[in-house]
Amino acid sequence: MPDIRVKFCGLGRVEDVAAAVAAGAAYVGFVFFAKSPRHLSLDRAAELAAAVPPGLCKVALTVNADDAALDEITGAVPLDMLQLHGSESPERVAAVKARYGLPVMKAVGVATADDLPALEAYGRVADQLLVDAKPVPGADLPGGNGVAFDWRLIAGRRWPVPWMLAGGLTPENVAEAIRLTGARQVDVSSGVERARGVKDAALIRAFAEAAG
Ligand SMILES: O=C(O)c1ccccc1N[C@@H]1O[C@H](COP(=O)(O)O)[C@@H](O)[C@H]1O
Repeated sequence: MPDIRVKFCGLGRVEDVAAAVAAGAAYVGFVFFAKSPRHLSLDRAAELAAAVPPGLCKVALTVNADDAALDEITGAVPLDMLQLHGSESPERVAAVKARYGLPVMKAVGVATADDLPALEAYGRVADQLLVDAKPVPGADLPGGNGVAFDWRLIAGRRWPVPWMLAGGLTPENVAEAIRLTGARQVDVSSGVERARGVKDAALIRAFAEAAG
């Protein structure tokens, strides 16, 4: 198991889960966002969750999901963490935590130094932070775009809760991203895909090796 904890997000097939597990993943992410090419039905997500061995953290990624949607997801799929990847307010983060009794990771998009105060605010209510690249205006997805931000913006920054680096990470750049930011956890989706939404076992393995 590498020192760096890796989350492989947007897994869609049982063989993707197996590849992530074999690579030493700490987290596996399932996407529940209809616009995403990685979106899962509840049945498929339950099937994938059943293939995850105990000890790995199964994360549900949602975007501005309401209680009805979260009730359905949490009722159908055994989960260990909720990742809120939309414009959920700090109050909404606190409400989701209280309602579902699961740890919540809040994604915050970063493009400039002006985006950093939001990390302080969410760090007071979320269990973890996901420091991701801010999508370009008009992007279809608020994440999962394979776009990186200027990692120097967060060099040496620390927050009161554990955090993960995300956005445009690949087997080629993840070691440099870790070196520059001091991240101890990293999250990847596009960078381990052979085509949009299709994971590649060799890339998953290469990413884990480069991160570790
Ligand atoms: O992966 C998606 O389809 C997705 C959809 C909506 C919000 C977030 C999404 N993915 C998350 O985005 C980041 C970065 O992804 P990438 O490595 O740049 O492709 C990662 O946290 C994914 O969990």
